[in-house]
Amino acid sequence: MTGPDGSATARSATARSATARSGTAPGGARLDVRGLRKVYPGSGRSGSGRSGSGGAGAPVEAIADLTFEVRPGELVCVVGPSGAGKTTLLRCMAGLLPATSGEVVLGESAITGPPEGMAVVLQEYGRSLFPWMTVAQNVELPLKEKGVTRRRRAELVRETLAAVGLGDVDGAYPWQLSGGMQQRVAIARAAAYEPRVLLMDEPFAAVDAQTRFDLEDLVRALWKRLGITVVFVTHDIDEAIYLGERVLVLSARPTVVLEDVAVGLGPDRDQLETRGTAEFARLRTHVYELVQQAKQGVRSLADARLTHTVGGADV
Ligand SMILES: Nc1ncnc2c1ncn2[C@@H]1O[C@H](COP(=O)(O)OP(=O)(O)OP(=O)(O)O)[C@@H](O)[C@H]1O
Repeated sequence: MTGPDGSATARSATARSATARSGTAPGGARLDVRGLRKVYPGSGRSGSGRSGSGGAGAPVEAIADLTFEVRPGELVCVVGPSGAGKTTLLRCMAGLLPATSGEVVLGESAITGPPEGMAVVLQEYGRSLFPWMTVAQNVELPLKEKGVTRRRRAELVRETLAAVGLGDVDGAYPWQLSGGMQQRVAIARAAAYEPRVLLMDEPFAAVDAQTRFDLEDLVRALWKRLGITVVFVTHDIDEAIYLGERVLVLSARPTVVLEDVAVGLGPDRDQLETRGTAEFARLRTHVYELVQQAKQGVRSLADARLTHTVGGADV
């Protein structure tokens, strides 16, 4: 998440739980985005390099109208042009940013602040880990705030660090680790918390390509093992297709959903085999064309809501 309050608020999103569900598999929760609109009042960040941000002082309409659902236990990726409003959407879903209108509903409850049972992983791992705490202490911290017993905390820290391949560096400090390892710590911290929903905002943008592949496989493995709901924002079309069960393609700002693309690649994915299939190539071409259209200002013609599919050739 790119906002100035990203790391602190994200940690509080993982930490603000009054209910410990220690020892139970979390399972996923349903997320409903209903008629979401977000207008930033005031400064339009002129000179930020983002297209059409408006002049200083002008309101910025980031999200025009988004309606979609993420079913319990689904892994949905979100792509769109730079500045489309992807981070804004994720921040609204995380309860870190109030909507101008519309709502995001988690299970049965409208989100009005960082909700219980939600974890957020950001691009800037360097900012989201505490440098004066060891790897194990970083993973354990939200569990303490959640009220998990000491014994269960130790189990969760051990299990999740082993699951992300960091079982042998639990006593190291984040600054002693590579970028990819630090991002693994952030993922372990989110997984140890046993969230029902995991939101990820371009989490692998700052790591090298090989590490990125490993981390993608890690996310899919954790997602399968925990059965949680995952929403994953990325710039990378291939990554979105490789990871997702669905890919939501957003228009340019003010954003609407151009298309909700089903990914029929099956549950078991392999970096070489899956990316080499004809279906992967077809999806890549389709999503690429949609993003190109989005950059050119193409939007849904009638009702831009997710339930209405707008194919490239029809626009
Ligand atoms: N706090 C803010 N105040 C005013 N405008 C903002 C603010 N945050 C974002 N914006 C604007 O809202 C629009 C959407 O920004 P957002 O960061 O959500 O897009 P994004 O799709 O995540 O971009 P990127 O892919 O480049 O990270 C942009 O025009 C941006 O300049």
